[in-house]
Amino acid sequence: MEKLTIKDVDLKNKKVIMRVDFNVPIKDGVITDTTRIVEALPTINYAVEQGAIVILLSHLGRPKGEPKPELSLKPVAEKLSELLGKEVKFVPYLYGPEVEKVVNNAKQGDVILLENTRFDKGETKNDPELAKKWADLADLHVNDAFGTAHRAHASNVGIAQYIPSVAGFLMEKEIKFLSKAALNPEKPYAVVLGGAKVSDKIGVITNLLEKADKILIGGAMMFTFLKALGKEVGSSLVEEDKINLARELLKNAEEKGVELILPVDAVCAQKIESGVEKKIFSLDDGIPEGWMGLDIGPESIKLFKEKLSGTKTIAWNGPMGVFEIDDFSTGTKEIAIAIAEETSKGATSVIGGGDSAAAVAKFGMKDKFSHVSTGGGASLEFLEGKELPGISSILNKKKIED
Ligand SMILES: Nc1ncnc2c1ncn2[C@@H]1O[C@H](COP(=O)(O)OP(=O)(O)O)[C@@H](O)[C@H]1O
Ligand SMILES: O=C(OP(=O)(O)O)[C@H](O)COP(=O)(O)O
Ligand SMILES: [Mg+2]
Repeated sequence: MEKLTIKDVDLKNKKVIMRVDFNVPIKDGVITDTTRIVEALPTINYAVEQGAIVILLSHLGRPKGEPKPELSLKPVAEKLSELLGKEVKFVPYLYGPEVEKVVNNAKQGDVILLENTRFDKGETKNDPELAKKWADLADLHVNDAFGTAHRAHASNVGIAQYIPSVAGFLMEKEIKFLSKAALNPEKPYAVVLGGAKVSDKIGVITNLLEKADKILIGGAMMFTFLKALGKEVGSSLVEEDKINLARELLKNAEEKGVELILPVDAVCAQKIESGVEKKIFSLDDGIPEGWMGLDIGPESIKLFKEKLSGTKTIAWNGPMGVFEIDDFSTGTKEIAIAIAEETSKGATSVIGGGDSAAAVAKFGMKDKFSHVSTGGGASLEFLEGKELPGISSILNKKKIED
């Protein structure tokens, strides 16, 4: 890899500010999937063993620059402490005297976690003053937050203006695998998209139309496309300002001979709750008012399985439905099974995303794919061929020789 990594630097007695992506799913204060924490352990452990003082930074959810108690990283500090088998000092601030006191009193091998970086408005604006406050705490920046690499924020990108930034082991592993997958995807190449971050992710399709042979769309993403085709979608999640883009993408796909495959039926309910009445509606006929699509239906599962059969590369981001509730998890599970089957027949598969990774972990299928990436938006943009700001900001190997 052309990037400098934590292995290339001396850590003994150094203060290291490490950006990780601990944006884990939390329900009622309980972490429901620890994948992103577990994946960061090798880098944290290595820094500890080398005698560094480790100051961890992460965002959690989208608090929009305001402190929100339900998005505090405190439960993450507790879980991390348990997984590391050592104390993690949680400081409920981002900078200031409390933080300085803890950092100045820390000893070699101590691990500190600061509060949610997005509690400060400067984080997502990549505010240089905020970045400098963090940089001033440390000698070195370690970037292990691959899941955040598509964002140019103060804690991953801004900070690298002031102190050297090197990659952690997770960042290195993700770049190595995805570079291989992105450079030369064996064909037929299918991309499966779903999830809830529609306006964030619909844009990747433009570039993927140049690379993929098939794009299958489920999750909340499907309803913006169905709306673009003039279908009734009831109260399903639709991004109104992306309907025109969806229409354009459908047209472009046809012109380029790329198959853009939409579900034909959906499992619907009137509330996003376990145990409520469910109905399956044909999407050609439409979803009635008051009902929302929360999973792809049985005919869609059959269709998607047919389309995935015989493909040689599969990239998947975004659950097919609200998999967190068992009533709406069948679509996601069946697509996971289909991709696992193609993988066992020799296809290369990449499953990406905090929630998609949580889904395959929930199904006990983590080891059935070529690679499970901790980044959803990040892995998609990488595979799309974009340069990610959170990777560009890491020093290149040759820089240190200059
Ligand atoms: N039809 C749907 N309506 C509402 N939410 C959905 C639907 N399908 C999937 N989701 C939600 O999408 C979320 C994950 O989206 P996203 O963050 O984009 O995926 P990832 O983390 O894998 O990149 C899940 O919490 C899931 O419940
Ligand atoms: O969870 C994340 O991305 P993902 O849902 O695409 O996997 C990352 O932590 C980025 O979060 P953001 O999309 O709020 O910037
Ligand atoms: Mg997510």
